[in-house]
Amino acid sequence: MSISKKPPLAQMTGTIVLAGAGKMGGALLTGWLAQGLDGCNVAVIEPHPSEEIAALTARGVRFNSSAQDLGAVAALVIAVKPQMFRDAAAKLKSFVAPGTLVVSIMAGVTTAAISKACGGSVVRAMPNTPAAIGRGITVAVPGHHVNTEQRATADALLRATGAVEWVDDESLIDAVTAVSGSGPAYVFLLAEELARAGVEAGLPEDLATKLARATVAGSGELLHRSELDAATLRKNVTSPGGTTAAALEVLMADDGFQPLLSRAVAAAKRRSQELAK
Ligand SMILES: NC(=O)C1=CN([C@@H]2O[C@H](COP(=O)(O)OP(=O)(O)OC[C@H]3O[C@@H](n4cnc5c(N)ncnc54)[C@H](O)[C@@H]3O)[C@@H](O)[C@H]2O)C=CC1
Ligand SMILES: O=C(O)[C@@H]1CCC=N1
Repeated sequence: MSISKKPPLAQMTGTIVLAGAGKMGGALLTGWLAQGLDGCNVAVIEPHPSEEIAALTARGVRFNSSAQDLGAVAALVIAVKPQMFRDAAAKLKSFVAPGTLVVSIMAGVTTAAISKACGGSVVRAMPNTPAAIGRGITVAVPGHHVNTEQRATADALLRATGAVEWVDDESLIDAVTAVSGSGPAYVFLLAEELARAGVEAGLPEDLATKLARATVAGSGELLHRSELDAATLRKNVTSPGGTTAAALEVLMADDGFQPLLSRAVAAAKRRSQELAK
């Protein structure tokens, strides 16, 4: 058997239909093209494309085609807001034949609901915004009737924006959404609040903002590159009886960061479960 060196997306035949090319759909599309997917193999359904996305017509990407205009559909990728899905589904199901792969990144919309509204073999996935720089992490779960080949196609589409983990239990996706899907917002809030606290501590605003941004970004990069776990990296900053220990005593108090983050993650998980109703 000959082994092709081409990445899987560069070998893909059939059209990938992307519904919704906003922040996340746009990140996926950019990742696919960077991984060698031919723009002629992509059809975008998007009522309000950004200038950057609309400019991809130059790479062969088609916009707002009807199902009749397209040849065989290899996959439908749904990246509209969950609240938009009901309206969008009427059109989207025209792209789906029995056995067509459907990949959804919508928060809180179950494989069963997607399958009922659009048909097809559904993979549900939860990416996050670092996808925009190829550093996302996505957790995916196959719904019923997803075969090995479809799972491999979904994996290649999602992996274009970073790492992919697969789970078999769909109920885990609500907690995944609360941890990694929404997680970047918690980290950005940390950068905002660290800057604000720096100003309160007497720093000029522009310096505090620069320090907070560089600290969050540098620490994230250190965590990414290091073989040490987060707790060890934290301990490496903390000299006994020093300044960090004084701060951590506040952050790790019984009413500190830990119960607050537990409550935040629980609230996000609950909201994901509510969106499914
Ligand atoms: N933003 C995030 O951090 C993450 C978002 N998600 C999920 O990704 C999905 C998209 O979220 P964002 O990209 O943040 O939203 P967004 O608002 O940036 O993008 C949604 C896009 O869908 C388009 N749209 C609206 N109605 C449509 C229709 N009928 N057909 C086709 N396109 C239509 C809108 O014009 C918009 O460009 C949501 O379901 C969200 O739950 C998942 C993981 C992370
Ligand atoms: O806030 C949301 O609902 C979406 C899902 C995860 C991140 N953003």
